[in-house]
Amino acid sequence: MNTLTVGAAQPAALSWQRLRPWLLPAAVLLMLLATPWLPAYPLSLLNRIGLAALATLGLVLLTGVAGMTSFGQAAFIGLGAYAGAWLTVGADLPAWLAPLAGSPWLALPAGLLLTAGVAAALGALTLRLSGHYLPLGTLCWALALFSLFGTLEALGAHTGLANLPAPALGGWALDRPERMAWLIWGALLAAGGLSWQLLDSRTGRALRALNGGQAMAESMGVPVFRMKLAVFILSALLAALSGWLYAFEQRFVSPAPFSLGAGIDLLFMALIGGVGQLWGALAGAAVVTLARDWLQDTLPHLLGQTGNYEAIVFAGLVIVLMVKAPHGLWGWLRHRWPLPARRHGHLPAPQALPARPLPERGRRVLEVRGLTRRFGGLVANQDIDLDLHAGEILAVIGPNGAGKSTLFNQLSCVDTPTAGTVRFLGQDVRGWAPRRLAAAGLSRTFQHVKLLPAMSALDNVALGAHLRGRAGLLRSALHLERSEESSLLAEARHQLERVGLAHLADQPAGSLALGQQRLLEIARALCTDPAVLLLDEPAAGLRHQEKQALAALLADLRTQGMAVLLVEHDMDFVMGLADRVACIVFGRKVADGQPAAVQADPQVQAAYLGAEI
Ligand SMILES: Nc1ncnc2c1ncn2[C@@H]1O[C@H](COP(=O)(O)OP(=O)(O)OP(=O)(O)O)[C@@H](O)[C@H]1O
Repeated sequence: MNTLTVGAAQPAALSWQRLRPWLLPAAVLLMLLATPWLPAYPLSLLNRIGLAALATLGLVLLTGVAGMTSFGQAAFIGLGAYAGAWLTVGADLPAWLAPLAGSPWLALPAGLLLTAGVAAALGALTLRLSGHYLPLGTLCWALALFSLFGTLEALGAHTGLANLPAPALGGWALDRPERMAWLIWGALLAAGGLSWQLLDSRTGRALRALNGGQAMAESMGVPVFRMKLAVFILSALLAALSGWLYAFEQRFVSPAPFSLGAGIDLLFMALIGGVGQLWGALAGAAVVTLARDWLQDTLPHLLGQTGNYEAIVFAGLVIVLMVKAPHGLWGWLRHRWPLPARRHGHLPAPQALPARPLPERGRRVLEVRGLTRRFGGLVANQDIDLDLHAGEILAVIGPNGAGKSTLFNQLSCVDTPTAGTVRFLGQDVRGWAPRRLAAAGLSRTFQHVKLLPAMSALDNVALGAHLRGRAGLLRSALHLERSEESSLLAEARHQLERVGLAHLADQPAGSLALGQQRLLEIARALCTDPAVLLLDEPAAGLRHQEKQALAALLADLRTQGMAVLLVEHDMDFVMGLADRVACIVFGRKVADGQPAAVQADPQVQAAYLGAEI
């Protein structure tokens, strides 16, 4: 089949790229083959690490990738463990659950379903919280679930549930730790592999975008709340799977391992491993489990007395690590020994994405009437009228604090006007979500660049094509959307070429100069296939040649019939490019017309007092 390698690489790098995904499975396989010869204690440590890594993987997706801190991961482990145990050995199962009784395997999907339901309910309640309130919210329900485990008589209250049967695979009873190790580490590898594939997809980019600010994600078409809920449920499911495995490895459950303290431990594991990295889940789980164990053994000998000294030393180590390696161990290792950038590998040949027909030249695409925005007593925009037509470049100028960004936010539905109307292609957009506007054909950039610094330039731009793809979470995780992905990435590469950054496609966006980052945002906005482009200070930070190239690009877009509205302070850039200029002073529009006429306007001159325009 005709294939495309996105991010074409040197042959040597390519072979490393191909080899890389198989390194961990190969190491795990070797380790599992050695388990029959491992003594009981190291074996139990191995299983504990695998179980913790599985739950931490969920936390890495939730906290590191999507930017939501949760203290409740251990409670979800408990939910999976108790659901499995109760359905298998619970005394008073209701009649409708009786068909599931006694089978660990039937208890697994039932437990996952229950966890998904509970996570959906808790997520719907807590995920609308922002800032510190979200972690505090997770703390509340973590405590509530923990209390529930220790209170319900049906769950054995503080004594727990014992005598769980060993699950069997065919005739092979998983009744020994070395056999459970296959199940635990197999589940971890499968979950890690699927998560890896998920992040390398349209849905993965959208998940990462949650960490880049709600306004940016929504403006690129990402349904923020739905994505937050999806990753929250996914994270809870990984914890519940870990809980089910734990219950049937121990053949016993009691509340203690699912306490708030255990939830904090899991957060430490994610932080120590490297919260933004999938590998960090395993690194963190291994380091924390082994370090705690070693300290517990060693400190009493060193100090000559028993006590919880390991908790004190451990806390100190965590603090030192956070100061010295804020990106965790995995981040630290990658900094010391950088690996080639992760690429998308082989993809089918791309199909061109369908393009939106642009409105006929001269048609009014934006109609603003009486737009007013008050912040308490401050009037940031007052009674502004403005029109923008297809095939036109309109520049909005004005001194600092004049109200340009406020206007911009009203036009892109990031903010709602106090009074007045904004019509886009004839439709009143009041109350629209930014992503609805993006789907209708209006895209924007931001005054303060909003990129995902650790993600490659290509992936940042491809985020703009989110609404042009359809693959959901499951298809993305299974990589059943490769031809769509190939088309999205080809479109992103085309837009990168358009803004002159194709050679930086594989570089992390954060490593680019500010001017290049602005161009990257323009490429991302173009990837949405807009009819109207709103650019907030696009020339700021650009060098002379870059400005010239940007002006040529915008002129080209105008020729194609796109409408461009830009807010800009660089008057040479504006006067040489715009068809029309509107000037805002103290929230009011004081001039609107041909650049030369606006430049000569006495009110405009007065507003810029002394400044040459
Ligand atoms: N969310 C807000 N709450 C309160 N006041 C705000 C808010 N956003 C903007 N303002 C105020 O509204 C006024 C206009 O701000 P705005 O950022 O729109 O100006 P601007 O023309 O874009 O300025 P600059 O060129 O410096 O970016 C300022 O006085 C600002 O302090």
